[in-house]
Amino acid sequence: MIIAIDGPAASGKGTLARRLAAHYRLPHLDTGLLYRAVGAALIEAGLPLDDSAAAVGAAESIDLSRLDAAALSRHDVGEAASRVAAIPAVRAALLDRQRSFGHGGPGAVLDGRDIGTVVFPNADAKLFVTATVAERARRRTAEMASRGLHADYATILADLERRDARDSNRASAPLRIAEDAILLDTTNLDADAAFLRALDLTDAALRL
Ligand SMILES: Nc1ncnc2c1ncn2[C@@H]1O[C@H](COP(=O)(O)OP(=O)(O)O)[C@@H](O)[C@H]1O
Ligand SMILES: Nc1ccn([C@@H]2O[C@H](COP(=O)(O)OP(=O)(O)O)[C@@H](O)[C@H]2O)c(=O)n1
Repeated sequence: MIIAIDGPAASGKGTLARRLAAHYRLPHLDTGLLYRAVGAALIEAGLPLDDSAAAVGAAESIDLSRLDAAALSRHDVGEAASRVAAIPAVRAALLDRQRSFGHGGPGAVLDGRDIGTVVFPNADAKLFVTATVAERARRRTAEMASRGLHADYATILADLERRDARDSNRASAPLRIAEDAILLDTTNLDADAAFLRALDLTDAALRL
């Protein structure tokens, strides 16, 4: 059983994917971490983010079991991830890894930008999670502040808008809603209400 959760930055897709995975007792993969790991590797090596050969090398050497979500959550790493994610060869290098994760065992919940459109076009349930960019920027600002990180709302809003535009306009696997995905706008839903709504929608899609 594959559940695909896509959506723009800071829409709450990771939070929902984690909770749905716990509910259905499935493993969860935050595919954004793969692109973040590639971006972080290039930053660490002091390489330009358009160095395709280095980015593909970093993608091929990712160890899924050793992804450090906390370290990769840095704001500049999100920006770097979006840059390397526009390189088709990087996406190709990560595709099989994501598919293997989903195909092993009982299935999986995966969240990202192209899970329902490219990685698992035949997923059993597909959600596309959104919220207004103002609300998403509010959430990301609060998240960073709660971790004691510097967080300026206006900067984060501008960064999210730029990243969404890049992710939506790239040629390779752009961010878009799959034809058969269910849209879930969480602007006016708190995390618990969003989860209950998502559960109803996925139960219905899975005919549970
Ligand atoms: N429905 C919601 N209402 C308010 N805050 C939320 C909601 N869903 C998630 N959050 C919070 O917003 C931030 C971004 O959520 P996250 O799941 O990391 O988004 P994404 O995976 O889409 O980037 C986190 O701090 C999370 O706790
Ligand atoms: N399936 C995916 C997941 C992420 N990404 C890229 O990776 C970046 C970081 O993704 P993320 O999900 O960690 O970002 P947030 O929504 O958590 O801010 C995105 O801006 C995309 O450019 C992608 O292209 N395809």
